[in-house]
Amino acid sequence: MNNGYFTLKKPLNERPMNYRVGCPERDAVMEELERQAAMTIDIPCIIGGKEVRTGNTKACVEPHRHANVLANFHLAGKEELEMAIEAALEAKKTWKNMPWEHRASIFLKAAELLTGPYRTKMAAATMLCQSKNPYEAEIDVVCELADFLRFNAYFLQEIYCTQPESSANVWNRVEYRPLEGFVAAVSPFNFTSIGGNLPTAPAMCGNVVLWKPSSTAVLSNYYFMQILMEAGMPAGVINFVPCNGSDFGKYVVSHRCMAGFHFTGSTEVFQGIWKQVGENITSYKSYPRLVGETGGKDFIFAHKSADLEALICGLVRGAFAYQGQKCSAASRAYIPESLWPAVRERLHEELKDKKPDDVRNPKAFLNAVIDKKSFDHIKEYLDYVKHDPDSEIIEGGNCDDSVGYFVDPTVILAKHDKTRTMVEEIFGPVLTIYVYPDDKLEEIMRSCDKSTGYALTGAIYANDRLAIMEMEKALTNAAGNFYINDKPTGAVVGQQPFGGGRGSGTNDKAGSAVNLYRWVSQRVIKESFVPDKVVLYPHMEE
Ligand SMILES: NC(=O)c1ccc[n+]([C@@H]2O[C@H](COP(=O)([O-])OP(=O)(O)OC[C@H]3O[C@@H](n4cnc5c(N)ncnc54)[C@H](O)[C@@H]3O)[C@@H](O)[C@H]2O)c1
Ligand SMILES: N[C@@H](CCC=O)C(=O)O
Repeated sequence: MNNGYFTLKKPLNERPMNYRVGCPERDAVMEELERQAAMTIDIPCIIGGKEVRTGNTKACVEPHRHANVLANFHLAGKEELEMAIEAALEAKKTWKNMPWEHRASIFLKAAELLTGPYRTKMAAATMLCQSKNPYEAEIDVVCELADFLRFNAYFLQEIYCTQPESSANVWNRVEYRPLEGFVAAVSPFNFTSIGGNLPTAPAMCGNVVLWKPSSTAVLSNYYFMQILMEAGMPAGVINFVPCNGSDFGKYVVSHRCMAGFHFTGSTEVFQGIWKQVGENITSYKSYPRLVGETGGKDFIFAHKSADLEALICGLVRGAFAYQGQKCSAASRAYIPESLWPAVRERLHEELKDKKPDDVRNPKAFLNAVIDKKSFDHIKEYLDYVKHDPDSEIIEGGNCDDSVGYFVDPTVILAKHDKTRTMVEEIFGPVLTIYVYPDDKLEEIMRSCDKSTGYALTGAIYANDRLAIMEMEKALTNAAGNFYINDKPTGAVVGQQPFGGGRGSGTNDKAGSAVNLYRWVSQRVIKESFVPDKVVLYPHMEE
């Protein structure tokens, strides 16, 4: 029984701690790193609120020290995935009827647990498991994840309040029902916040979820699942099922009750899922809502009027923060000839001492790439470029996986604007630069727009206002998140809703009402207070 109308205030973004020398959070996280690194925990699946162990395990290691096993996690198979679907559908019966303020309270409490008592634990787990420096971990698992939880609760309230007009004698209402069935959430390795957001956004709307975390982010994702349970999330609302992608495809995606698929990861995997859903389309109860944020080939485009230092900062942080493993990372840049000598020199100064290292070294700007598969993939590009007559490595180019999966920050100079590394997503610390004649701005912008199938993020650097105007227009469809005199990474929930178009995704803007609308199905209810009783139209009456 709901005896009141409850409102939430618009939240503020969680402020990151800075981990400067001497700050208590710095010492605390370093201590917590050692504590977690010394353990090897056992991670079960969590199905219907119960721990389920299959005995079919995989290891979770530190990417920068891959000999150290942080956890062994149990993989769900056919039986467990079917159990999870049943548990979810059972939980749905009470969850969908829980008043929204109670549902929201669970996620708001989780945000407080995350930013309060579990802040250090979550930051350390993300640092170790996904190889992030303290600042990158803080803005990910603490700030962005708490922002997702708090802002989504606020946006959901706004959605529920959005009601149609009613004329005299009529009351029109819109009910925002959860989808019929369950939602499948499949998350990537690179952001614990995305791992947390993919299942919680639909769950907050009254849906039940099967959450498949990435196998290289299971540790931090599992700790977040524990926070959700401590916050009071009822059993079966979110089921934590690490498993092989192919099993998830076979037993979950093709299930008749899959009502939605919330994905972040590569374009290739999302397109495979979309195909599978298409082939299966006649067997679903409803058309599954497909929401996917995927790959990118994000650009920085400098105009001759650009501020040199701002541009250098954008290039270095945009391309190399978190080893270039942000879907938003700058991986191609267009620099005018007139600026190139100065850019070349400053880039060298910035990069000459930036070597990737263990997360225990707080001075390391970069850490390791996520795993052997990713290391080999990046190395294959570096080997290719070394023999490509149209490319020249001007910074970095080396890598070493003997202790950790380390790749030096690498800058490639391309002789033309469509070399392989100018157009393909690499997902590592590799930036390719094409130097264009100043008077070919329009032509090169057309190429920037058309040369890849992606449209996720992009940044322009210019001080000339007319140039800014023209560049913004010419690149209208080249990015879903477009930055002027700022790096193309680092979107903040509530400030820059995130997502791209073309091959980069469905652009349903994570951390916004647009995304939440995908997880509700509207029922419009019209009630006539004094109903019509006359069949004939007025003009037909005598
Ligand atoms: N646009 C965005 O918001 C965004 C954010 C983060 C990452 N990304 C993209 O993600 C990619 C890197 O992340 P990743 O390596 O984790 O991506 P990935 O596509 O390899 O994996 C993503 C998830 O899909 C699962 N998966 C793999 N094959 C599957 C299958 N056949 N069926 C079902 N699930 C399957 C993985 O296990 C993982 O959980 C990059 O392309 C990056 O651009 C995009
Ligand atoms: N939202 C993040 C990117 C997420 C993808 O990896 C950013 O804006 O940098």
